[in-house]
Amino acid sequence: MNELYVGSEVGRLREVIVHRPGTELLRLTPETKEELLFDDLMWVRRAQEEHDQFSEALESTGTEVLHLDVLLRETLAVTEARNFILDLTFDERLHGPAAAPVLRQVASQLDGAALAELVIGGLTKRELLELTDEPRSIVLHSMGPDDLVVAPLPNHLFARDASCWVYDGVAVNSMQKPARMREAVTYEAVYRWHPRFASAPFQRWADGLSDAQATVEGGDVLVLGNGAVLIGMSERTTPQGVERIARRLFAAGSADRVVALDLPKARSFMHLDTVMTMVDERSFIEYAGLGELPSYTITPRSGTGGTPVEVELNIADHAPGHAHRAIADALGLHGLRILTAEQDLHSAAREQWDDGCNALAVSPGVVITYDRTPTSNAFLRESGIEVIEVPGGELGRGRGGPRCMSCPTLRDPL
Ligand SMILES: NC(=[NH2+])NCCC[C@H](N)C(=O)O
Repeated sequence: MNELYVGSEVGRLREVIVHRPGTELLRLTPETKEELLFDDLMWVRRAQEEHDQFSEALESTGTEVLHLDVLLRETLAVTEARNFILDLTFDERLHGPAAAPVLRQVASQLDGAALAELVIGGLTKRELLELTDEPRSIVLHSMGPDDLVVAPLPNHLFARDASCWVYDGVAVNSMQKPARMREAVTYEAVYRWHPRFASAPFQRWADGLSDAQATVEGGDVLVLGNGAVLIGMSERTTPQGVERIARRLFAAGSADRVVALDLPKARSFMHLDTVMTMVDERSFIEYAGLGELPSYTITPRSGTGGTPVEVELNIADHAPGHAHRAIADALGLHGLRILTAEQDLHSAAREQWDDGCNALAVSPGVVITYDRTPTSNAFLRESGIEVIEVPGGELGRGRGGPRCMSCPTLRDPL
């Protein structure tokens, strides 16, 4: 079995987790899409075809593609994993004390495939009543037949966010938005009990189930290489989250520098990787409208160490405009190459919205992007970057591109 290690942002990609859109996306309606963090409804069959092409593009570069629903199904063969998932899916605070135990009991009878489908795709009252007689519960009685008893997880499509591998460990993330919180439960179960992960040695940077204010989402975390990590403080990732993950990384000796970038808090910039991604050892795509942002460099204070709580942080703050310098220093470079396509502001804003900045590097200088951002793609090619385009007409409606849709578990260092 391969060792689990993500040594950089752009080194040769070897293994990645993705999630092909399914039933969960059929639950989106004009009324629910906003709460579920989508800007439009998806034509799901077409989105699946697009996603298949994304997986094929990854495989054609020699990357092993793991599918989250398959991992979850296999994980559910383990009794402890099954109990963990059932305990955290059916909750009396959500379903009420009358219904919660009945729901749990009904779900516990399902085989792995059906339970994985329920966890990710959700369950309506109508579907529940195909499995059991209606239990006496005010919560269930007051629901309409097509109301969701178990909420779907449509943002599992964006496999980047709920967990992220950083060097020799993984953070299962505390998610900022209620619609995404249960995604952490899926990853927690997979990493704890799936045979592929359960027997492998790796560190844990966060367990995703307890951090409340200290949220971090993987779209904000760039594994720069050279022991450095770049983290965006965004709509989703808080300074508390950054400090906590830095302390853990330092305590394990897995990283020795975190650069934190203070982003505007806005939906269109929800994660760092929507405005900035790394494409080779020294080049970054950057959105024209990003502006000059404050940043911080965090290092461990010398002489401290041991357990994470004992590690003291050394924090240097940089004036706006010095972030590139701080990143170059972290990488041990004289400077960065910043790639910002020349285009008018309307076009730049449209292409950023359509994930033109969200490139997934498969090796240094080779990236996967959507086809719907032609100006950004042409500019990357002119800059000597090899661009593999995949269709994103439907997939892009949830505001995430190729980098967002991938969770690397194995990637070479620089
Ligand atoms: N890494 C990313 N940029 N992920 C994009 C996530 C999009 C998702 N609909 C959300 O709002 O949470």
